[in-house]
Amino acid sequence: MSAPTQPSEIAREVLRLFAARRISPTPDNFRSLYYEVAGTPDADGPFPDKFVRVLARQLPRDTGERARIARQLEQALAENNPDACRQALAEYLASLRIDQPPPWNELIGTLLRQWESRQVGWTAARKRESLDHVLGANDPATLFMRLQGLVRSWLQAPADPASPAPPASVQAATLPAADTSEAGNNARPDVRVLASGETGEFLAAYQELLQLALDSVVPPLLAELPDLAQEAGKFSHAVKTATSAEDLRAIATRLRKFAYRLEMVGGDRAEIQAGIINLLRLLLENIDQIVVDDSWLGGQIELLRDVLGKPANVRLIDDAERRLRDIIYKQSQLKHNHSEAQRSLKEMLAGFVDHLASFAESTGTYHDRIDTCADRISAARDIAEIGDVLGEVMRESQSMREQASRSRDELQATRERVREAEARMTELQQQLDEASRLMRHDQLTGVLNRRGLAEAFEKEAARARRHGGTLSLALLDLDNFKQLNDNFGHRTGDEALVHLATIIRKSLRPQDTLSRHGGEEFILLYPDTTLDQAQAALIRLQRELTRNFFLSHESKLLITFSAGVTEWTPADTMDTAIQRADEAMYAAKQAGKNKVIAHPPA
Ligand SMILES: Nc1nc2c(ncn2[C@@H]2O[C@H](COP(=O)(O)OP(=O)(O)OP(=O)(O)O)[C@@H](O)[C@H]2O)c(=O)[nH]1
Repeated sequence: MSAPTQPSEIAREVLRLFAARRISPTPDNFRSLYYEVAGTPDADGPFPDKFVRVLARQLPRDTGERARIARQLEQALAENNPDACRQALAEYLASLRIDQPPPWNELIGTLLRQWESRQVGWTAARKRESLDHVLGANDPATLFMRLQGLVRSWLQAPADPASPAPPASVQAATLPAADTSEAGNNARPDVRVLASGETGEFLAAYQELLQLALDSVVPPLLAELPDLAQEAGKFSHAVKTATSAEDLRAIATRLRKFAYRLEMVGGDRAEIQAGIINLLRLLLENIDQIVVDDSWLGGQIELLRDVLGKPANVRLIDDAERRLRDIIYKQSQLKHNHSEAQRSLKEMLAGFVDHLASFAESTGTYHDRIDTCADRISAARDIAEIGDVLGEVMRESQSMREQASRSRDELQATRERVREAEARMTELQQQLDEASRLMRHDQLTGVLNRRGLAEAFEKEAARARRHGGTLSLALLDLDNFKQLNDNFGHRTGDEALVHLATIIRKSLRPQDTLSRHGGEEFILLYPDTTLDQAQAALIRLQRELTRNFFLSHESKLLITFSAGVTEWTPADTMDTAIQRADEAMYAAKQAGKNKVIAHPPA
């Protein structure tokens, strides 16, 4: 008989062998029999979890990113999830990748060529001076970056027509000594232009350009440095009032020094920024110890660590700020709620205990007195004596009754206070719910909520408007989510939403934004992305989701989504763009689900 090839046939044969060989039906035995019957080698073998466990303990956690992945690995091991273990190990390996060294040979080649060429505005002395300054960088990465910037500015400067570059050997010999002096340094380009017959026109254009840079380009960069901004203003004024090339040359000398100061300030700022990010990281490393036990807060902190682990850019800083604000807000609300609840409980308990004590004391005294009376009655010799004792019993009972009724009133008042405390607690809970609503992040998935999306959209639309860039918006809706909820329960439905959000987040670029629009709908913003590119990104996302099954109670569930995508135009509000994406998403559902449909703006 030929070996079975269909999985169902193989499985049937495996079951038969279990019985025939009396082998215990463990997953490992099933696996090895399966490959034996199929006649193919077991490529993976059983998952070496013991080995991975030892490895996980020894993995260096020298960066926030690696510490995070090592935690993920431990979690996957604890959940006995080989797929997640493999993924965490792959991520860890990726984090060890050593960046390629920058292409120094190319850069030095271009630098030499450009050094020998002549560009308008770049005398040899000026080039040397700039190079000296750049060589002051104190680490190779900065040196590479600055050198690249310098060579780029030479490349971008127009070639000097009046002075074709001589061969290198000649040029080295003919570099005029005067060039190294300040006067020679500045004189060359202007003198040539003055002699060219187009002096007036060139000077006017040069002046205009310089002024434009000083009035429009420099001030926004110096918003926090009013002294330097003021100096730029003075330069602009000097350029405006300059009447000759001589005037401009004098300004150029001062302007060069000013440019160096700007460069130094830029370097300082970069250092300050790196310092602040390090401080934030340190804060986050320790914040776990002080926050109350709240899984949402834990998730937010984890995400924030993630954000700070990536190279800083303005969008990531925005995101970090939003998350930190939410953490602080919720933490303060929870703390307030806690201490209020504690105070009310303490008061109630103290009152109750006092009350019980005094009640017990008074009933104890009453019983003692009644006992004494009983003794006196049994010892009484005549009716008159009994009458006295009975009178005392009546008085004691009357006083006990009064005390009991007082106690009842006090108990009622205590109950009233408990009721008020309860109402206050409910009110606090509502305030906390309101606080959650006011936050920018969805409590279940940790991605932005509608409020967060509205803020992000405003910023992205403003950026696109400013730079004339593109911005695409997509609306995603999980397919057959009701069925998933009905078959596996609401909690599994929630876990599917978290899974989807996690996969999407992993596949996004740092500048993209993900938000939960409600229920099983998500909205994505793709800055600097055309409609076609966004559609392609969504299709890649669909594939990613097919590769990463959603695991629920040991079973792998395939979840899919339908999406509509559109491109924002300056005439759009967030709602009009969402409406277009929604229409396209609806069309995707109609077309059979698990599809992405684009809806270009009219
Ligand atoms: N578990 C869970 N379910 C939710 C949540 N929000 C909405 N739902 C459920 O999502 C389901 C959405 O159902 P439908 O709108 O009929 O959509 P669907 O079943 O995905 O069908 P199609 O969109 O046509 O593919 C409803 O059963 C809601 O109760 C949530 O936060 N968690």
